[in-house]
Amino acid sequence: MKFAVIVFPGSNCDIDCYKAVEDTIGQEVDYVWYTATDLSAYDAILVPGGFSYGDYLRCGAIAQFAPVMNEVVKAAEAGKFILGICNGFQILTEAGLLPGALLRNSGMKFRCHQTPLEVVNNGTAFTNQYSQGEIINIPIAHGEGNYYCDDETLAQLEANNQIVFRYAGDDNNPNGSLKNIAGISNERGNVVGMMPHPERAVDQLLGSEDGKRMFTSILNAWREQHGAAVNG
Ligand SMILES: NC(=O)CC[C@H](N)C(=O)O
Repeated sequence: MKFAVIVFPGSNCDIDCYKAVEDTIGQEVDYVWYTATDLSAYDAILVPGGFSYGDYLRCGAIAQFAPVMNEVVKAAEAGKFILGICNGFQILTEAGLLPGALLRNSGMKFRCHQTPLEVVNNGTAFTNQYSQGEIINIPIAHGEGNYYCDDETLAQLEANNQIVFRYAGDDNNPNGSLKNIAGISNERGNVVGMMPHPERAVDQLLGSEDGKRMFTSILNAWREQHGAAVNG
């Protein structure tokens, strides 16, 4: 299986994503510059966090026009696995690949700490190695993570089981997100965006290894799709 990690001007979690793929599942992975015009060689695309174009206007607002985004849209339409983490989630919503928007954190502060998350849907290609309802610890680091969508969109997300993660625990909503939403999928389930950073939780030295199973989930889903043995 082959992964692309997209690099925008200002990405700063690209190396973490690359290392997470290498260390957790040992699959092929390339950095792909934002000017790229062909992603056909890749099975999964990681849109990493950090900043893009200085996050001017809004986080992700300029990055959605980068040449590579046409290819990310094509890959999504082809059913490939696409994971947007933090700034990557913001870019995927700006590009229309995921519904809703990420607003400034309700407290108007950049929040950077571990947070418990509930796995709300373990039926996706990104979460199949977790139990339904499992609570995992993953760090956040963002200033614009306050998920918002209108009532109609929220009803669709709930009806189609598109809410993948919520901030868990009493009074734990670090950014004011609607219904504590921390991650969602598209209707088809092959595109997921999340504000927390699983790539920063792949070793106990980092404080948690609960993010590892996102990467093993993707490999597992790909192997199932391709009829190969799982858990290898
Ligand atoms: N870690 C990140 O990707 C941060 C995203 C964005 N720069 C924000 O502050 O919200």
